[in-house]
Amino acid sequence: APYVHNTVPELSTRDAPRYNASLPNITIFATGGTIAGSAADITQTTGYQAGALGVDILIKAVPELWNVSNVRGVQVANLDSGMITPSILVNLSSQIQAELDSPYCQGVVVTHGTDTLEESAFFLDLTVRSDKPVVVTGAMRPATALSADGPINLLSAVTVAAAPAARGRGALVVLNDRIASAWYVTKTNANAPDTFKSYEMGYLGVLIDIKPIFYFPPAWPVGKRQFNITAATVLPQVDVLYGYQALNPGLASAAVASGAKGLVMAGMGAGGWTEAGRAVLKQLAASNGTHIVDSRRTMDGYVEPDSSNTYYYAGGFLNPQKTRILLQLGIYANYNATGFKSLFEFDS
Ligand SMILES: NC(=O)C[C@H](N)C(=O)O
Repeated sequence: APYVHNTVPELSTRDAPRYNASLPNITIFATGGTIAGSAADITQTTGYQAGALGVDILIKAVPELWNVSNVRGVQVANLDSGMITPSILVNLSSQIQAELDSPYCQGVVVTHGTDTLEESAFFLDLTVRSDKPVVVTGAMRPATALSADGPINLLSAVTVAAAPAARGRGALVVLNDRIASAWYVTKTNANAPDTFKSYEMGYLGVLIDIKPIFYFPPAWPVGKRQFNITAATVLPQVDVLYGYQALNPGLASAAVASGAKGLVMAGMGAGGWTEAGRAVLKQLAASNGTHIVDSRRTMDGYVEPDSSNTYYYAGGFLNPQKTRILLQLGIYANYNATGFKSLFEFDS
């Protein structure tokens, strides 16, 4: 019989007439974004409404999904990805965990807005404990556009989630015929369909005729930890501050005064900050116990911890938005100084 998970609220169920017992069961968790976006005109690729269409419509638009899997859709949210909150992420992660713990589900796909897709994918990479694939996808053109990329990205993502070769690789990001690790991938262009890149580390694989081909056997990024968030509802507030000439040192204190338990510095070059700014950070760390992690405003590169400063850590190869997620989880897990040091020292 078609598998129906009875603990997860669902809008559509694996379709009985199309159910094929020889194919894997894949569950699609929909959160919104441009992949579910709708515009008045087929030429419109900006200014449309993200998160307008439900998961049933996304599934109906791609009947080929049934050639590779038995799909089931779960609507988790229907938002522009800038509106995704820690509580939505925690809820998404626990629903995915429950689904993958079931022997009847072989993999999951998450549809998501691309603006913050890398943050949610990274969060799932750090919190979902399973060998089964978690594949995050989205689109750069709304569903109503000429040459919309959503349908092919959805079919690609479901095909990857159904592939035994995709197991044991952590969360994956699949768009534009490329398979990337959630750990390193980032959105590089505000408009172009080929926006997701992992420059230095490269992609894990490619899709040819919508068939996944991996370049390497499964591997975990150096330094990857996992967190148990089953008891969490919200996560600590962590803010990101941007570095620039003559930056305003007071923004750090303002963030802490409004509730930030941690700060990520999108620093100049390999984590540079101004002297006046550093003095404020040192003070916040000493008097408030604020957790401070250096990252970078450049697109790529490594930020090394400064061994003369014991009050802060560095984000290594992680960009500021991913460093923020990791710091939130470290603070949530009550890491002590030694714990944070090992969390942010990626080379050991
Ligand atoms: N391409 C997209 O999905 C952008 C949209 N603003 C979002 O992130 O939800």
